[in-house]
Amino acid sequence: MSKTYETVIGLEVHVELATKTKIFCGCSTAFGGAPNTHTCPVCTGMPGSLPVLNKAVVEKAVAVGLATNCTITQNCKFDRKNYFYPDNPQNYQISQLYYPICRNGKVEIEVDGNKKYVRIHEIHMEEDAGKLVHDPYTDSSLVDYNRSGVPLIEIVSEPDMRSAEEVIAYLEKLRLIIQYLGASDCKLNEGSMRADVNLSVREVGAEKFGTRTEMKNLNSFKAIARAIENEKERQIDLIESGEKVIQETRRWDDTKEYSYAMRSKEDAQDYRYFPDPDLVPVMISDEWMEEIRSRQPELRDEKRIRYKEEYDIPDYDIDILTNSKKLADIFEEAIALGAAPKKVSNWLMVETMRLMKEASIDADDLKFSAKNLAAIIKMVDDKVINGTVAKEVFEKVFAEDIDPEAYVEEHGLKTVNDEGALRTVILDVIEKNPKSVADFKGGKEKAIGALVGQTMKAMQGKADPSEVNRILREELSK
Ligand SMILES: Nc1ncnc2c1ncn2[C@@H]1O[C@H](COP(=O)(O)OP(=O)(O)OP(=O)(O)O)[C@@H](O)[C@H]1O
Ligand SMILES: [Mg+2]
Ligand SMILES: [Mg+2]
Repeated sequence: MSKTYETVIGLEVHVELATKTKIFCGCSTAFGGAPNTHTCPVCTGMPGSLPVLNKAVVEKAVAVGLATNCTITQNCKFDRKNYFYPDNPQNYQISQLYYPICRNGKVEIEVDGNKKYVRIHEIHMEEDAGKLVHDPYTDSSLVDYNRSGVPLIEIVSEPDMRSAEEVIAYLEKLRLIIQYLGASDCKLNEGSMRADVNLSVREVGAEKFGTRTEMKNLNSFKAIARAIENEKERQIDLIESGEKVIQETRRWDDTKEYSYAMRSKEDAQDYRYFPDPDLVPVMISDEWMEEIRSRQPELRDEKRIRYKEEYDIPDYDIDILTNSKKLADIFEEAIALGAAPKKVSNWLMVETMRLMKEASIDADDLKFSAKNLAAIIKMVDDKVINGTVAKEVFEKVFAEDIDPEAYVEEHGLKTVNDEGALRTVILDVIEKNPKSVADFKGGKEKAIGALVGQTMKAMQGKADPSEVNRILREELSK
């Protein structure tokens, strides 16, 4: 009889914190500068240089810890993790082993209606390494230290997840919490959020965990799901054929859909961790912690409850709107500018989603301002433009965030509100379309649609369709 296996997964999630400067020096954290331009003696590990801790890093780490129900280590320290690699100019990484800043947290996830907690073992602060660029043409490797010293937090979960769905739900949860806090933009594809998947399998019912492997280079949720499936199968095959799973770090190749062994796993001892003598302990007073706590913004779960109470919109819409901080911000800002919640929600749920799909961009990458969306809604409310013109103008706002009022003015898109002029056009349409007129008069209610269409066309779209309808009926009943 074949055995059944359970997958056990724990994640190490690295998140780049959105601070202006690096963790231990004043260099910029901006992405994409010319190689080695955001560097100084500290982040290039020059002998004699001394690190100074960036306060904003501590505040952001504490904020994430509080939002994930962690206990904050009010007296925490930094340690050196020693290893040699060209992307690490000091030959050690400043990290936290003994006293990480946050411990014992948990977040709730939901998969197919089932809720459960994923416990967080710890969150620690550390510095990022530089970036190696391998050039196959010259067979050389170059190193860019711009990323060296960019602040990271590493969020280490307990091995509480049992499927790819739970892993993705957990990552989504973290992403939303951290984005709402403004602590990072958490983009897997740009590396501001990186998840290492630790996975083992065991027979269902077994008490002990199996040997884990750690997978790296997972740049999308899809890659994570594929890598988990693949690694689970690989480990089960090994066990079934009487072999052993080796504790090692593996690199996932998403195009080949295969992972290969990078190195056998080091133990903490191999890194010869020791307290960093260049940095003083970080003391987080009760007052400082309360100050950070009082600045915590409304998070997604709270937002969902409030939207439900305050706005008359479906749960489905609330889920989508709050699934991106960006979208929720636009929604709330447009309402604050006077637009009706239901109308704002409609524009976001229908037109915005359609255009996002067309341009294949995420909500986080939206460029238009709430102000310009609110202005379009107001113009429709005031009957300055009709719904069709509004959609056309919105496409421009979506793409370039143009000023819709100026655009409407410039392109002469205002609805003609001169009833006399409209009636003249309508009479002309009636005269030129005897068949539709006869159909309508003969009881074919639908025939009026053709006449409205003809009138709108003659007005170059710049009429209020409900007005056209009203006047048409009036004239046809004469
Ligand atoms: N048997 C197991 N099966 C699956 N996951 C496990 C198992 N044992 C531990 N884990 C998970 O592996 C991860 C270990 O991360 P941790 O940062 O503590 O150590 P590491 O990977 O050895 O260190 P490093 O930060 O140097 O990569 C945790 O998320 C933990 O939940
Ligand atoms: Mg690890
Ligand atoms: Mg780790």
